[in-house]
Amino acid sequence: MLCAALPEATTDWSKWRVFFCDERHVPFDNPECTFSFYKNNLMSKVPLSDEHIFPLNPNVTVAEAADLYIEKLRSVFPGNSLPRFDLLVLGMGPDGHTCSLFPGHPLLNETSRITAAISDSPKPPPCRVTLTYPVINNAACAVFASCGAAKADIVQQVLEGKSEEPLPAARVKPTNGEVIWILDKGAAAKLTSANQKL
Ligand SMILES: O=C(O)[C@H](O)[C@@H](O)[C@H](O)[C@H](O)COP(=O)(O)O
Repeated sequence: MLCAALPEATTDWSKWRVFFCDERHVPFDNPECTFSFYKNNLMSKVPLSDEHIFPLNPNVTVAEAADLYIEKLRSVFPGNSLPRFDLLVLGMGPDGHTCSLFPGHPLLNETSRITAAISDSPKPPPCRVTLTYPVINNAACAVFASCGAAKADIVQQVLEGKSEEPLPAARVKPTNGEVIWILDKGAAAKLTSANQKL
């Protein structure tokens, strides 16, 4: 979707800096590599230079890759304060995960790091690096896009559920920003009629 829409955008691409909210710790030639997907499908269509997109280093351990990703973030967001992204483009899995933050995983409570490694992701591949909630919830805007009836139950739980243990996607609540959900009819089908009109 992004690869089709972004080339049509009227924007000053020299101002863009693109990071990955999460990335799989796999070689660049692995089809699961998100960076390579965007390199092949977007960067050929827009004037986004290599210096403005920040891949994960797949040639070190996943823990080292998470540390090196902090350095990359700090090259754009210097100092010690939390990075503040203008925009996070997020997906949500059928279990309510977002980024590589999975239900019940200890990383949901990570507050001391701005990136974290995970090596036991319930969704393969197991090794990934993810932004953590302090950064996610410091963004100016987080946009979720979910499509299809298969997402209807989890969308309803995340947006209308009252659980004391909110699902990972429900914990995305920027303290000084907004969350926008883009849903098709299928994904929105189980929301109350009031929310369907939003
Ligand atoms: O963790 C991964 O490996 C997935 O990429 C995942 O995070 C994805 O974003 C969601 O499962 C939603 O994906 P869809 O919106 O395409 O269902």
